[in-house]
Amino acid sequence: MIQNSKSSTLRKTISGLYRFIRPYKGGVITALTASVIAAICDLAGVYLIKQMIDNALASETQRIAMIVVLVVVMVLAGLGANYFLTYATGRFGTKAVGDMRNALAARLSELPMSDVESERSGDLVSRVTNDASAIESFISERFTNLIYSPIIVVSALIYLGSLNWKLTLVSFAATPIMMYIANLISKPIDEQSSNYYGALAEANSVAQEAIAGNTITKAFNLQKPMYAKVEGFYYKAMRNGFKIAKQESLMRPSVVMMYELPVVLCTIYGGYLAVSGLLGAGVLVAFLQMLRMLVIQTVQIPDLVANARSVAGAVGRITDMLEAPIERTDGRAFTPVEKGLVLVEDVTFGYEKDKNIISGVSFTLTKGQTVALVGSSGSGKSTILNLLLSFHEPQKGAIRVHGHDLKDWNLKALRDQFAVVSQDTFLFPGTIEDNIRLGNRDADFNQIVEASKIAGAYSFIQDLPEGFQTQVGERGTVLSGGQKQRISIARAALKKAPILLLDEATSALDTESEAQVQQALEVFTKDHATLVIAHRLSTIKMADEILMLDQGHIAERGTHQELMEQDGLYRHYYLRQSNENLANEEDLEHV
Ligand SMILES: Nc1ncnc2c1ncn2[C@@H]1O[C@H](COP(=O)(O)OP(=O)(O)OP(=O)(O)O)[C@@H](O)[C@H]1O
Repeated sequence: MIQNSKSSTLRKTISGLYRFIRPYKGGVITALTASVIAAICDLAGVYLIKQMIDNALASETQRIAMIVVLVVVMVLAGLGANYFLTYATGRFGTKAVGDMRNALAARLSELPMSDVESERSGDLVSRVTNDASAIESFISERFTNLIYSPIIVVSALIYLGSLNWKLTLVSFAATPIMMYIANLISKPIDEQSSNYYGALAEANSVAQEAIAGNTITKAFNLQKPMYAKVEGFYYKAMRNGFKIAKQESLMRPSVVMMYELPVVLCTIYGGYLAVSGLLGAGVLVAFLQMLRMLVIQTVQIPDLVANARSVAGAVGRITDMLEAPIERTDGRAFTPVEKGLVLVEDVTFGYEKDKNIISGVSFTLTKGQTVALVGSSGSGKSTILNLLLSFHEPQKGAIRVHGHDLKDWNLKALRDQFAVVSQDTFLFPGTIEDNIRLGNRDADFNQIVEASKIAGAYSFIQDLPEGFQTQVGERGTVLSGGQKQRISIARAALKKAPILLLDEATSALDTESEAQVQQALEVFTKDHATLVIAHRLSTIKMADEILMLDQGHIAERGTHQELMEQDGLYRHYYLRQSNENLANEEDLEHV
């Protein structure tokens, strides 16, 4: 189970960040050193201005020349330090967050299926994208503040106090007013921005669904209501956006006032002291300059704290995912056997406690034999396949592959024993050749061609202008459902695993292509132990054993012939399908 921290402790945040920053110590040290140099240069600049004014008033021309040189040196050193600081934080931030994203993606592929199924995919993706981006911007934009700001604040306070403690106290008089105004203004903005992002996220997800369901939207003429729904959410987001803009326009003069108030107070009181001869011009100018530097750093603190809080949340969510338990990696790879490749012994399973989806199921898969699972939708056919692949563990009974309990198998070695063609014919971005090669990454091109012939895919691939090099996947050539299915079958054929799992493998094919693929599969399944799920019963008539499932238990079992001789569920099911097909054919004849 993946935790979902709303907040994170300081320790967890620091250790979560440290883990990824540690390899880039050089970059961190460069950034920290550059921060210190930049702070020293800025502080020295103010001190030198005071020296310059004092010496100018005393007509010390030679010393002034030396100070000018020092000012130039400080400006150049400050520029250099800022260059290294920006470069180093940008570089190690990008690298550390890149590593973080890779680690998250790797972890995602290692999580148990039950965890992935129970999470919202949007939430998992958001940890890899939004949370990681928030950390990346914090490192590149805020890392400086961690060392630069404290140096400036502490040094400025000491320097201001040493210049004139009374004037320093006057500047502090503005602090409570500043804090009060900051709090007053930022509160509604915090609330409105969380409303704004919430509404925007809702609007985006509705828009995403509308794009994904474009065909249905058009076919049902739902454009208007769909568009109205999307528009409604965007209007809601926009209204919150307006409120933020209004609040920000109020905030701007207040922020300027926050910056200026201490300076204005000190200018008035400092001017009075200077006119009274109690304060030198150099001291007054240096004081006001240093005060401005101090204020710039302190007004950033609330923002920095808010930013650090949200980054701590992001680090927490990422750490939760990185620390979520992964699928077990123990167990052994056993030697394949010829007979009884798979034994399912009295297996009972439910996704939730006390709600069995599969009850007391037993069967055997042997090389060269095909077992078919038949049953109405939701009767548990795919669940049995998932149990064989050890995506879930049975609560009762046992499953043995090559004579060994799945619990004793290493999961990777176990899954190497299976070639799967699932209901969802998913093609990855890349060429057709790449997609077939996923079955066996060491295969040469001839083997890929061979596999495509077994799957009945060779001729349509040859007809494509770029043949096996055709790009497929989301942005590639659009293939038909049947073509995609044949590529999935070719991928499974290339794997040459001893056990074949076909989950509605020919469901997307028309009758003619289905017959072709069926013929190919018959040759292909001869060397395999095959478990097939089919809705179209015509495709499994030749199976060695048919298991008729009813609400998770085997209601009937036998060959097609045997089951047809009983007046049971299968016969009923078969005749209903045949009658439907017949009715469809008659309808076609009347057209
Ligand atoms: N990950 C899951 N978590 C909880 N329940 C699930 C999960 N997967 C499937 N189920 C439930 O288990 C039952 C059996 O589902 P399964 O997919 O095995 O049926 P099926 O016979 O393959 O159906 P179909 O022919 O429609 O594909 C259904 O009630 C389904 O809602």
